[in-house]
Amino acid sequence: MKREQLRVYFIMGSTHVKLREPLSILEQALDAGITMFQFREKGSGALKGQAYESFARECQQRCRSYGVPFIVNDDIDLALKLDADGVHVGQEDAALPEVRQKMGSDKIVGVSVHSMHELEEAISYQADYVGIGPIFATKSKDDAKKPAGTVFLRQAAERAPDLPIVAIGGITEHNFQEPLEAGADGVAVISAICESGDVAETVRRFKR
Ligand SMILES: Cc1ncc(COP(=O)(O)OP(=O)(O)O)c(N)n1
Ligand SMILES: Cc1ncsc1CCOP(=O)(O)O
Ligand SMILES: [Mg+2]
Repeated sequence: MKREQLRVYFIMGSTHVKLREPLSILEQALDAGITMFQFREKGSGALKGQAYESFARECQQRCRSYGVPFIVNDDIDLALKLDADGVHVGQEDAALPEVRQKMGSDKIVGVSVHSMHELEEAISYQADYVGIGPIFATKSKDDAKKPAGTVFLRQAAERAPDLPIVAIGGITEHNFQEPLEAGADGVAVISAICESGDVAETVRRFKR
């Protein structure tokens, strides 16, 4: 993958958008230029079974028509079934060597890292990119760790200048410069886009 693809990485599931139509939000975000999309359908009220898979396919179709990579959060079986462009896994989700072996070398494998040890592991198991956060406080993940700021992000960018890095957690159009200045290639965002009154304009601001 190219590191530019992490520039504006939109993450969404039906639970993040409450009463709003998620596919319409995704279409507006794609049209405004998001560079990567992650399907993250989890938490209370998340779709299950056939509805879960159908919703994922609808999102994937839209991403395909814009040539934007479609990444599945956590669910490697779904990623394989849909022939998704990749998966994103956290430290507790699955062992990286197994994820890489199941996905194959051509697919994108992203992993969340919070320490130098986890970063070294991600490098040695050939993660395509790492997600670092939460940088700021977030309300989109119930079990999120404490906001960490940009200290570790900066150290990670110095240690692994060739590894694409995306910053996540509480990132808005007002604070995204800080993680970019610390060395992130882009920002991963849920609520700032899902809850925006003008999705297209918010995405454009992230792109500027
Ligand atoms: C790009 C990106 N970075 C980090 C995460 C968080 O992954 P994880 O820690 O596994 O938490 P969940 O999202 O699965 O709740 C992410 N999803 N994407
Ligand atoms: C999935 C995830 N992982 C760390 S913070 C977070 C939630 C990011 O959502 P928001 O952009 O709304 O803070
Ligand atoms: Mg996870």
